Amino acid sequence: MNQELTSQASGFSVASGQLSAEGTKSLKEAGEFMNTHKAEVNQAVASDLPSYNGEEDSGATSTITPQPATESTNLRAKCVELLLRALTPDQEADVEATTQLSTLAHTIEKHIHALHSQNQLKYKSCVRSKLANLKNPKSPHLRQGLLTGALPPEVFARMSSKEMAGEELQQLREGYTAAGISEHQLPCGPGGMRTTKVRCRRCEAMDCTVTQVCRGTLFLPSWVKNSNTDEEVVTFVTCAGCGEQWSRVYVMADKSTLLKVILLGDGGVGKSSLMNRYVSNKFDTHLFHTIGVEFLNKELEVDARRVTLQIWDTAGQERFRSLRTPFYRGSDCCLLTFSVDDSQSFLNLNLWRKEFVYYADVKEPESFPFVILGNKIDVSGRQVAKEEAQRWCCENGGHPYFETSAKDATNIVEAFEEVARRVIASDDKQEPLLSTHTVELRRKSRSDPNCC
Ligand SMILES: Nc1nc2c(ncn2[C@@H]2O[C@H](COP(=O)(O)OP(=O)(O)OP(=O)(O)O)[C@@H](O)[C@H]2O)c(=O)[nH]1
Repeated sequence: MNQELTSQASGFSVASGQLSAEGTKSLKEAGEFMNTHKAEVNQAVASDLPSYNGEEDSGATSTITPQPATESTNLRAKCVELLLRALTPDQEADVEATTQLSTLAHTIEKHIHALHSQNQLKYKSCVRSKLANLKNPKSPHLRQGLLTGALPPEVFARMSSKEMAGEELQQLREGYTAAGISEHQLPCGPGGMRTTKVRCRRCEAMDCTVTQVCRGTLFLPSWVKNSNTDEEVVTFVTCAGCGEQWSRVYVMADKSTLLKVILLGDGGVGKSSLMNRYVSNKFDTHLFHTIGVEFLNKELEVDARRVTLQIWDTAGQERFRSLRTPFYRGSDCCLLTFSVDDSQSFLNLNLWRKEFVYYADVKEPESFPFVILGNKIDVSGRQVAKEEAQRWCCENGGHPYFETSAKDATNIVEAFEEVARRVIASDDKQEPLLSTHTVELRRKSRSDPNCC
């Protein structure tokens, strides 16, 4: 029934959601901020660096601009300095922190330089874009990611502006993209709409007529053979040049839903191992403690719904508390984890639950989907009985309980699929969107005796 589709490491969180009036306002504000800031950075770089002409690189050309060695060294030093300033918080940082930030700024610059060493305009443009995004109050995740290690400097150096945008801007962009697609696909007259946006699959001319019909309301052309009743809307295309005809099917509600799930529990109970086992089917006996947070994406199909689980693995050690808690917000499900051979990690479940509810700002904790995992059931010397854990789950909101082993892969898939089910059940995320999922229909041969 459940089929795993793909798994992939990914960038930062993109929650699903609808566009709002506030959202549109935010985009405007963000745009204004970026404009203001771009000018500021241009000014800073241009005034400090004589060799820098301040021109924006359009990316259309790739002019190689050889510079004298010292000039180039000065420019790079200046860029490191600007990056350091963008990374440094308002309050005074101690010496150790400043050294770390300085190393980080150097590393980022080194990666940017490696990418654009042959093109100074692109190099400057890339640094400018990084500075603007680091300083943008709507993208605090970049700085946090870099400081916690969740976002490696080399990845940051390669990120486009689109990828660097915060959750809110990404949502807006997705919304606009989706609206753009459906707008140009949907409207059409009875005789079909002439379009230059579709390329003929035979003669490759860009002059076709598009007609869209809903199954069941109109007769389908005789040359359409496929008659899958699940297909809600069919778009017929006829090439004005060669007469080739084909059709596309748009399936309703075929959008993969993004669900953010977060793994919490004491250090060493096996959170990272559970995530790695589920996403990559790997187990490592020598894992380092997590610092801050990390996440991986995994697509799966559960009860005929395609969902993407964005699994956030957090640092269980107390000293990393301030690094992990900012990432609790927006979680759709919380996996409270303990180790069955460590009774203290079980007793601490209450504290983890409280910490999550507080920092994630959960309004109704009673109905929030928690799933409890008792990990390391492969080890001998168990300290927490299964019944004891089940009792805790019953008394604390009737949460589902899974006994797992990341080492031998016991119950891992089952637990994460239950997570997806719980979230879907608790929050009906179904949106009847027109997706761009396309199915090719075959054309009947003219000699076919059944053809009308
Ligand atoms: N025997 C056994 N060992 C496990 C299992 N899961 C994890 N471990 C081991 O337990 C140790 C800690 O695992 P991690 O996955 O790093 O634990 P964590 O909860 O992510 O720890 P923090 O990052 O400090 O919060 C590692 O040595 C793992 O190999 C399991 O199911 N069985």
